[in-house]
Amino acid sequence: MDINTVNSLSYEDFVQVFGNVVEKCPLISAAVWSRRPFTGLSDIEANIAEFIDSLPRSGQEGILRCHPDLAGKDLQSGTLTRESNEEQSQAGMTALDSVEISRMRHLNSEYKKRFGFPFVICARMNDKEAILRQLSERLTNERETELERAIDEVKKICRLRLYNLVLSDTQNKL
Ligand SMILES: NC(=O)N[C@H]1NC(=O)NC1=O
Repeated sequence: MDINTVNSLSYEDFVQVFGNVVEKCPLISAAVWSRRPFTGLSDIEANIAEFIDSLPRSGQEGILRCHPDLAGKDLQSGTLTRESNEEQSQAGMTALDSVEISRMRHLNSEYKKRFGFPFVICARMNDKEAILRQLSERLTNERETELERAIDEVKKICRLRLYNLVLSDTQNKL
């Protein structure tokens, strides 16, 4: 899909294609559509980042709360979004042994208790050891630092999803 095709999409089609680049937050792509014409993929990415940065803290926390836990209930019950399922599988979340699963569950729950939102990390840029290590390290952060860190991870996930979509749609032809 080239950028001219993207720029010619109706908002319905744009949201259909890009609605999950930020997990379960189609409102973001719906808002960013009005910033067309985009000069390229990195321009879409920059507009999404700018929109996220312009939100109040409560909105940024809301974005984080739309993310499923890593190796959590949704993975177990098969109710993850397609993107999240691929990312979690790629990071080895489907291949944890029982000790690793309990450690992940325990740390996820401690993290949520401390911050009031789930631990978010760009799974495709990490493996299971790195995820567990960062989860326990980030648990000790101050709330403000951690919110910023988690939002940075959302932007990394978004970037990879955008690139993935545009590359795979070259074959699918919109
Ligand atoms: N909680 C969390 O980090 N979830 C995710 N990370 C990622 O790359 N995909 C996800 O679903």
